[in-house]
Amino acid sequence: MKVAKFGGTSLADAKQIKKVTNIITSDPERKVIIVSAPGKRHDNDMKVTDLLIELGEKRLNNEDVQDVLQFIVERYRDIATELGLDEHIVETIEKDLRQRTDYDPSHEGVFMDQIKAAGEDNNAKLIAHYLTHLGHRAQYVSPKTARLYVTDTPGNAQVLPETYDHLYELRNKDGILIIPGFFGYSKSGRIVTFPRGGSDITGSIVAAGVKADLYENFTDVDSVFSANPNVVDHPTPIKRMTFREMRELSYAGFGVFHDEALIPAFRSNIPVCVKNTNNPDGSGTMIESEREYSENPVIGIAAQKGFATIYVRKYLMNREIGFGRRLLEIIEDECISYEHIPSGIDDTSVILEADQLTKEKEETIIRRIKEELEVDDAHIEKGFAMIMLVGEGMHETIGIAARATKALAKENINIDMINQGSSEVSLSFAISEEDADKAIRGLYGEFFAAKDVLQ
Ligand SMILES: Nc1ncnc2c1ncn2[C@@H]1O[C@H](COP(=O)(O)OP(=O)(O)O)[C@@H](O)[C@H]1O
Ligand SMILES: N[C@@H](CC(=O)OP(=O)(O)O)C(=O)O
Repeated sequence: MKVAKFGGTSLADAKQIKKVTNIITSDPERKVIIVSAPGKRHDNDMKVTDLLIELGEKRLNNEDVQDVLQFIVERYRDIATELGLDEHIVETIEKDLRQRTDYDPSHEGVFMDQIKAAGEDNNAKLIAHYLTHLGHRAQYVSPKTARLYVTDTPGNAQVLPETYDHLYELRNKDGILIIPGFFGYSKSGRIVTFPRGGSDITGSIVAAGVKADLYENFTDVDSVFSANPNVVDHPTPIKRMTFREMRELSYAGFGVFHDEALIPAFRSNIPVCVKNTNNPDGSGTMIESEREYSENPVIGIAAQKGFATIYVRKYLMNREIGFGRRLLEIIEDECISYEHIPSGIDDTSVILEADQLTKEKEETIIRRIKEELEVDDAHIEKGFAMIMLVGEGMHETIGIAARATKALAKENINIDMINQGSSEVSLSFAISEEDADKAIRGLYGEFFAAKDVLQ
């Protein structure tokens, strides 16, 4: 049995949905299907999830919601009409959206999760309806019925362990099962969404739960490439990669697959295949536990912008017992997570995602570090990008760091920090945000210029 997830680009309009249903019905093994909300039809378009966020925010600000609500209904109406479905399904969707808009807005996060989940939920109902309309045995399955239980943490759901046993029972259900991605239910019966892009996570959880033979992730590119195709022209396609490599690369900026989506499949040892809805016969990229890596120590280069560092300097910091703990406690008190902590003898930098910082949080953190830790200097710098080189073979290959720094120097790029993960499957650099694309192209030229397909 296969679990197949179709992303927003694969479901953006009726034409795409027809391709998707052809893919589903062309293989009887594709029994459990996870769908996203309709995504962008072209570069200047908006994803339904973004429209829903606009709707929710308007309601929270007591602004008129009718226009945006109607706009969303029209997106579904266009799809339904072109698929030859009757008005009834559109009325059902409109009623659902109105009910969600009327939901108690007193808890912002809980309210927004109700709204955001509408994109996937209604799309799943529509697609199940279309498959039935075509004469196939198919049914919509709510994450509530499937008992896909998650933590009660709005916008940041984590799956609860008992969910996997519940999902196994899906195997007994009849026909093709269409499950909305991106959200689960808390034990108290509330909708809770995963982070953005989280339908990939649903797919992986469901694949692990039903013990699928394969988790297929359908998107709009032929494969995962060794660098972002929007930055490098025709980057090398990756045929095979490991879970660890994909997790590191997704975390570091490969938008094609959510970094949190690897773990459920990895733990259950279910291979993942990234494929193109527009070219389903292509081989795509296989993600598995192991790969042969002797020829290609580096498999990919990713970049992520939007980092800040909290820089702290104190003479004899290295001798002060508990300094690191107290520093991190101050950051924890502001509910901020960090990514890396490169350190010297008398100084340390805490690297974190800048969008977690508000002006008040910044002031509190710096004031407390100065007062409580009696440091010589503490300040925050923003505008960093993290560049990551990833590859299973890197730990066995001498000279990767030297080649990377030389390539960056050739592009005249200043390196603010170097970090080699202890797993040695990755090597990362902090550089200025405006140099990120140049750095990717420089590193790509160094490590991939002569290669065709990576496996
Ligand atoms: N290294 C990469 N390999 C492939 N695609 C990438 C990479 N980095 C970024 N992307 C982008 O990811 C996009 C697919 O992800 P996404 O838009 O989330 O798709 P979906 O709507 O199917 O969930 C591609 O169109 C591509 O522009
Ligand atoms: N629709 C949600 C969840 C998701 O995974 O979407 P997509 O498959 O289009 O990345 C989002 O936009 O975040």
